[in-house]
Amino acid sequence: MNDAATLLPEDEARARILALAMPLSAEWVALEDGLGRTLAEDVMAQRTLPPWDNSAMDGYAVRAADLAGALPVRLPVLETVFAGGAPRQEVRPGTCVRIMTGAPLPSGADAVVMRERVRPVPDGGADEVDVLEAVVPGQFVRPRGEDAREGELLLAQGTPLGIPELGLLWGQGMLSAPVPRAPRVAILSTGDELCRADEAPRGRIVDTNAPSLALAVRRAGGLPSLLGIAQDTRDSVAEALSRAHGFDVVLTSAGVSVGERDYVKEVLAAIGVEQHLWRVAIKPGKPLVVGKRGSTLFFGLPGNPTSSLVTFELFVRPTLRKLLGHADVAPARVSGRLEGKLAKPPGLAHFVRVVASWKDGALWARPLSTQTSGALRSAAAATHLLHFAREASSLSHGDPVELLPVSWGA
Ligand SMILES: Nc1nc2c(c(=O)[nH]1)N[C@H]1C(S)=C(S)[C@@H](COP(=O)(O)OP(=O)(O)OC[C@H]3O[C@@H](n4cnc5c(N)ncnc54)[C@H](O)[C@@H]3O)O[C@H]1N2
Ligand code: MOO
Repeated sequence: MNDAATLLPEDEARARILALAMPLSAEWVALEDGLGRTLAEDVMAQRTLPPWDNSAMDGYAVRAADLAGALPVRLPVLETVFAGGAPRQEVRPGTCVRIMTGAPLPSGADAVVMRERVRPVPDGGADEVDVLEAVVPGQFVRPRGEDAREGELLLAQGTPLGIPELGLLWGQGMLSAPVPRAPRVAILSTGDELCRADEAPRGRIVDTNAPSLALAVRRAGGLPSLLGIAQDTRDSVAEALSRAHGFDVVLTSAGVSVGERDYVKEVLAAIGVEQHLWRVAIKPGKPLVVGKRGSTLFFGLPGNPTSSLVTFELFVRPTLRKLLGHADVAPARVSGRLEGKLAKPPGLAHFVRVVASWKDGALWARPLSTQTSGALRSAAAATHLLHFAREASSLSHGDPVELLPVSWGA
């Protein structure tokens, strides 16, 4: 590829695109809808949690110092405290309290002995136990304020809301949280050869990119809207894009290469979109074009179905995640080893569709037999994209490789 030297490297292209995107304005969402969002503001704790020191085990609340000498130590049991109950007695030296997991620790006690480390004293009538094991102060005690302290920072702005984070917010009695709103994403297909899946083809092929990209957008946390199919004329593409108002991101597919009816770049320029990049040193996905008008980002994705999915993974998904307030947005990469051999000319980084599975202590990546960009079959079944570096030309069996998990799978 003689023009390869002028193409942008993949990481530089992503850095350039991400520099154009800032987290969107905040909205409040119910916590049950907050999974995968990020906090738009710091959240301070209103409640201390747990509210009191409490037991981490079913057992006996003791004074650790009582067990420092010869074992076993016989202790009278003053009472039993259950989770949801309250201790009435203080654990004085030489006594203990039977306690259940989650019950408040009685005053005087500083540790808990598991009930398995205690032997009941037979008969005698009195409630007594022989403690078989010493404990250190604090053992099996869950300290007050371990999860949250009133008036202190609970979760910082930008924190991604996973299930435990949402649990911490619910624990405060919160029902909703401020998060950057979800990006609105318009999707336009271009091409005279395209029809909708519910139309008679009459010599055309079905537009699979638009519904596929809509699913990818939704999975990435965006709100997709389909703008339909534009014909391969300047007017048709311009008319369709004129309907793309009020969106944070506009995705088009096809018409970005050097074909005689590839009008997308030209129309984007004509409607005032400033072009920030065109063509990246990758395969699939080389003809990607990215621009911005006002606060709206435009991605002209290549038409080949797999190229549009790969460019979505490498560039669009990270952008949507940044708009959603995530800091860590670059595609994840894990280490693996190549099963088989690969060769290519230097110049473009190849993202090879592979099936990776764990074997003998490593993630082994087996390239799929079809690697064309025009066929969706080449993306089906792939678990990862293997990054075959730009300047490399061969990889041998067992070579260490960098693998990007794909987010398009089942
Ligand atoms: N002379 C050159 N030709 C091409 C180059 C090049 O550098 N020099 N690059 C090739 C690469 S790489 C790609 S990728 C394609 C991308 O071209 P476009 O983005 O302009 O896309 P089209 O040519 O219009 O379509 C490509 C292919 O994809 C099918 N397609 C398009 N839209 C859809 C859709 N919505 N759903 C399903 N399939 C779709 C279309 O029918 C074509 O088969 O250009 C190479 N050419
Ligand atoms: O780069 Mo194109 O996206 O190979 O098919």
